Amino acid sequence: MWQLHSCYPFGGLVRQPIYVYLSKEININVIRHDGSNNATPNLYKRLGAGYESENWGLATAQEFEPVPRICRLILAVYEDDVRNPQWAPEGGYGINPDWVILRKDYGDNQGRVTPYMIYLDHDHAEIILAVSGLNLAKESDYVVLLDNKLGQAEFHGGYVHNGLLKAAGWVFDAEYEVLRKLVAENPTYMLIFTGHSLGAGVVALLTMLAVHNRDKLGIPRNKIRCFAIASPRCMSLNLADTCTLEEKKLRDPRRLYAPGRLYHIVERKPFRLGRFPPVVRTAVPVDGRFEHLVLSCNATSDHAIIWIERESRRALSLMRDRDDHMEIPAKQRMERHESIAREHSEEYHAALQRAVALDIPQAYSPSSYGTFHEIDVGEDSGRSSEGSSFFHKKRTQSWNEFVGRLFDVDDSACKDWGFFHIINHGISKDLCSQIHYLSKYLFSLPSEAKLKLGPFSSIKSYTPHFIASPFFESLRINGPNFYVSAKSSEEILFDKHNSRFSETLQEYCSKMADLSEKILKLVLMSLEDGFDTLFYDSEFNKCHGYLRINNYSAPERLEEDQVEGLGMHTDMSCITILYQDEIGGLQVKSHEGKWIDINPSEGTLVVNIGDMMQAWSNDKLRSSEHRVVLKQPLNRFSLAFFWCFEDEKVVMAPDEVIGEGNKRVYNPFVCSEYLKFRENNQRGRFEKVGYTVKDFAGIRSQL
Ligand SMILES: O=C(O)CCC(=O)C(=O)O
Ligand SMILES: [Fe+2]
Repeated sequence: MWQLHSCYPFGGLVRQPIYVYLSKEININVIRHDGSNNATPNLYKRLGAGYESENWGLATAQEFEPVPRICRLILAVYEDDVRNPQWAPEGGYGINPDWVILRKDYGDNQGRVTPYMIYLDHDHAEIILAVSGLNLAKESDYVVLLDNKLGQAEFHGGYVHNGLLKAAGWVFDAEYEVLRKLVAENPTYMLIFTGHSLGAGVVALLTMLAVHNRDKLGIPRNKIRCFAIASPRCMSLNLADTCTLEEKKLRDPRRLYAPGRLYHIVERKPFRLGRFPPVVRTAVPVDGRFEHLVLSCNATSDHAIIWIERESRRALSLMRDRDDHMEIPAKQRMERHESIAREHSEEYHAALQRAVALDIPQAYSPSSYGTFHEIDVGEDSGRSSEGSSFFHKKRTQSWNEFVGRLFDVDDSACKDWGFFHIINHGISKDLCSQIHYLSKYLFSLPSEAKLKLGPFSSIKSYTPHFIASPFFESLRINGPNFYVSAKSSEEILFDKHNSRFSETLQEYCSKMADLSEKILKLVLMSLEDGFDTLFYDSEFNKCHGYLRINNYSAPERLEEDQVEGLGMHTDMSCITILYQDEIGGLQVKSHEGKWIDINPSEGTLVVNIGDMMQAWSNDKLRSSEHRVVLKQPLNRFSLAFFWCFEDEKVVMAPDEVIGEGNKRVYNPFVCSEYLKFRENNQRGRFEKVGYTVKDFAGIRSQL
């Protein structure tokens, strides 16, 4: 029932090891590694993560940069007066006392939660709420930590630690108004929740509360982040998405885990005396959901924040040295980042496979969050400025800066053509090839099998030949839970359970969803600086995606020199992201009515503007007519990911978008009404042209 832990004191104020009893469900994650500490071996085994990080990828300096400074901020919470510090680590806290907004101690918090501080970091454009760790001398802290039974507290479809949730709720209620004011005054700043030990558990749940109550804070989801340093297990797997899996217990959905991407600070050389240079290993969560939200930093030989601060600082400086050495040849640097991205993706895949293999209940919740390796690849690609006039002037905020580096887009592409290419998008060739391979098998099944998903079935995910064209068939995977959608088709199609299909599609679609959000913001920026911040959250935050896997069978005879594989149409989406294989055949119609080839190019995705953006932008963006022609007797394959408004969305161009002196050219309309209009018109069905958004809601066409 109880487990003896060896822990260093919390907050780093007492330097001798002491022992503390913790319940099984709320283990503080003290994950030892490399044999550098010989205490409590059973604990590590039981946690199932003791030696796991050996195979994890190396963290990059860029992603790990905030950890040491954030640790210092947590340490500062222990100071009664930061102007006269008593416990400052080497080099000080690195904070400006004038930027401390408030500090609440045990008295202020009535023992409901450990002391915390709100700090406005103008240097890093961050609003930070930092919660200190468990104080061994405070009974009230134990009350918080021990207040949990298996399955006691449910939260948004999962389970969380009851005492920590209550503590998080207390902080949220006490501070959301302060935070909202800070957010309103500093709209470009990130909102960061951080804490150590018990405080890490509190902030992990506080982050979830903040995300679910964004309206109270007035902040978009992607501006909220959490660093949970040495977090206790505080949420069930479907919420936590940890890779530290306790395999035997995975089947119990009530069991709690430490959330998010994990960083282990590892001392490299085992069984030696003295300290060795630390390295940081990292692992992505199973689902990727919390990757932008919760980081979990597990120190390996010691739980104390003072140790984590020091070792993370040392590790960061080593990483930077390593990067500097590698900086000279840009190619090598890129390769290194690519290999890190690959390692991360392999490890992500392995974690996903493990979760699926073990059939974890609810392990496949929708994922619209991104992954770090995509950021890594993009950020260091060096493609940011040259040749892209679009982004030169627009890098005002750090987020914009990051997305700006991801893509090579020209705004005239959106406005004049409605089509553009993106590179550097983080979708690996390997992932597309896997889907291609699995799809080949799927489409090679006999028609009777595929028609079990056809227009007359209950699921209706398969469009057979002769509906859009004699050569075209497709399978649709719906969001937001792509895994479930793919699985329901897969279960009908394949006799044997084949989770690889759904897994791979889930991975692709969640990456696509993430990419769509980023691209949409870029498209808004292309309309005008600041439109992304002004409109994304209010207008586009309920967008959802679906994937269509398109298979074009090879025409047997090419009577003319080409046949139409998919007729001329516009997409009904806001934007579409298209992967096409090497066969070619996609064409877009120019203003002059000429068909222009959009040739495939390896590593490139095609993005096109859909009808909804054309209407929403009052024709500033163009939803171009396009089609697919088959010029060779070869099979063709493509993946079209459509990012769409929610059905009930009223599509109406904002006045700022229309611009002074310009006329509104569309009547406001409800999204689902337009979809119905297209569905119900024979010529508009399956996205054939004829009845477009102009015919439906265009003001001029009604005159
Ligand atoms: O297959 C292609 O390249 C294009 C497909 C497309 O336009 C669509 O699915 O809407
Ligand atoms: Fe299309």
